[in-house]
Amino acid sequence: TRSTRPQRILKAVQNNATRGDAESVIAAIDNFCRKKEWAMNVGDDKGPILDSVVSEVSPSFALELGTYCGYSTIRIARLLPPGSRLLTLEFNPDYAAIAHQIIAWAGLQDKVELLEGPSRDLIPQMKERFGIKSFDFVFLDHWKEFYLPDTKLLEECGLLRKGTVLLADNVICPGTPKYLEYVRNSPCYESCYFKSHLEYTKVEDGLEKSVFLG
Ligand SMILES: Cc1ncnc2c1ncn2[C@@H]1O[C@H](/C=C/CNC(=O)c2cc(-c3ccc(F)cc3)cc(O)c2O)[C@@H](O)[C@H]1O
Ligand SMILES: [Mg+2]
Repeated sequence: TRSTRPQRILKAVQNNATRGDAESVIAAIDNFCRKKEWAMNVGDDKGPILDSVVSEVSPSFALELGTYCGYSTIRIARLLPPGSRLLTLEFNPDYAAIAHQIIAWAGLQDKVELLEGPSRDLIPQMKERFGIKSFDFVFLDHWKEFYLPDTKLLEECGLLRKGTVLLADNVICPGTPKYLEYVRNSPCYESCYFKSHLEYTKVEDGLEKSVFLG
């Protein structure tokens, strides 16, 4: 049977990237998605914005909602200081299986914990089961209608602290209007928009950075 797009992305990594070299894995995925087959990675236009926010926060505990093939997982993990942890949540087992292999190819498996399951089930387990006190950084890139409910869930579970940075992908395209309205109007957040482009296209998209004020 025909391969899946994530399987073709993994093959592009195995054929073009050097094991243990995260930069070469990022480049291999970007080249494949720009030249061969579009895929919903944060990409090489929004990616440097993600990098700059991660570097600025330098999180000890980071959370990613929506692993997909692990592209942004690698972008984040490669910048983390030693001893810090990135938890990434993915409910599609086929995507998770591919992401595990791509993260391992980049040599970043020791910094990343890929948790299989829906975010609404895993977020309430973070303190007890995963020993998380609070997150310093959260990257939202899963189904867009879950951005707002999962942000409220993180608040309710006491997983955000004064200064936690939320960074949301796709706030223009496909768009996350309910989430944007919330973080831009809530007195508990200080928000700003980083204008960019939808991955591998000229279409406008951007990232919204929101600091939790506690
Ligand atoms: C509650 C829950 N729990 C756990 N995992 C969850 C989860 N909800 C989803 N997931 C997982 O996360 C990824 C889903 C990502 C959704 N991303 C997008 O839909 C997306 C779409 C575009 C796009 C833009 C213009 C177009 F014309 C077409 C598509 C661009 C993007 O950057 C996107 O991120 C995927 O791996 C899914 O299994
Ligand atoms: Mg996205």
